[in-house]
Amino acid sequence: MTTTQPVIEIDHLRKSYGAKRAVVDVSLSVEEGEIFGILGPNGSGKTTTVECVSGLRHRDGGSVRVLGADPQTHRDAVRAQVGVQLQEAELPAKLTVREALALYASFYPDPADWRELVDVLGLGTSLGTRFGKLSGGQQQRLSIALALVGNPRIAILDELTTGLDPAARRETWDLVESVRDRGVTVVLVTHFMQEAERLCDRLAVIDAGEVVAIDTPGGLVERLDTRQELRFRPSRPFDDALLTDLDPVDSLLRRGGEVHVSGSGDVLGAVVTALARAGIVAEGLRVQQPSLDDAFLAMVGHAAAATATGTTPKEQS
Ligand SMILES: Nc1ncnc2c1ncn2[C@@H]1O[C@H](COP(=O)(O)OP(=O)(O)OP(=O)(O)O)[C@@H](O)[C@H]1O
Repeated sequence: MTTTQPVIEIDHLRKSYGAKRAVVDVSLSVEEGEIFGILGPNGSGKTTTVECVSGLRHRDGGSVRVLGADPQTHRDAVRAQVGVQLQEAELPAKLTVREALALYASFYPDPADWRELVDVLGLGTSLGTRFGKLSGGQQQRLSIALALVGNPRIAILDELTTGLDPAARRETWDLVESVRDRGVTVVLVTHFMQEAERLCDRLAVIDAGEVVAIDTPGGLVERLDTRQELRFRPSRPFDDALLTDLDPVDSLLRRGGEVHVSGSGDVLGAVVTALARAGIVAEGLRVQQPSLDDAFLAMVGHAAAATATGTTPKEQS
């Protein structure tokens, strides 16, 4: 990514539904050409945030600028530049893929050639198929095509892969990358850690309506305490003190023939050096590094993150 021009700027956004404070304080900016992720547990305010960006909802406070315009007061201008694929977007079951594309293209002053989109998105053989007969994966492809048919500069994709099997999810990730490669800035709302890690240049982590961190996936992981765990089988017995006396080492456990050492800082360097000096080889040495999952758990807490890891796919409500 070479450009650093913000195309979306959100400053202290607030939005409540009656007494429910859905977005409490969200500030972020999205740069041109990036895939920007909004990651958070269910109900954390992600969809409300992107709805305020796309002009589908009125905010209560704060400011939003999309390509310099306020989506609330310049809704048509913003909607001509922003393609939105929203969660649970349902089309009439009898509408064919071709009809849906032609209809959506007619809404825009300068639409993309939908025939080309169909090729890129692999919908060519489904043009005559009715929406109600498409598989989940094909429906997602169509919803991406519909988000792009207006030739937008920004595409907002909300929970794109929820409900897809792993193969279809991976295919959809490739599609999102191809969208970015066409020069479109992508805002990706997700609660799947793996998806965020694979696709996003930067991420905002949102919890209970507030931004808790904005960084690259790698940067979020680095914010964690740099705790490491090493596991190995020593080539000969040794006293725990050989390693527990080392500054970076906090604890040592023995499990079967394996030694587990954890600590922070340069645990690996300290342990390997001490073992080498004692003439011990660390066989099968493995280092456990923190993951984006761990970073997310640390930021939004256990209960929320259990859903966010995607181990239990969320039911759409
Ligand atoms: N139209 C609405 N009326 C009342 N409450 C709403 C409405 N839309 C959302 N909410 C509530 O606002 C909060 C934030 O919802 P929102 O959909 O923005 O979060 P989200 O992070 O996108 O969640 P999810 O991942 O479940 O879609 C939730 O508690 C939700 O129940």
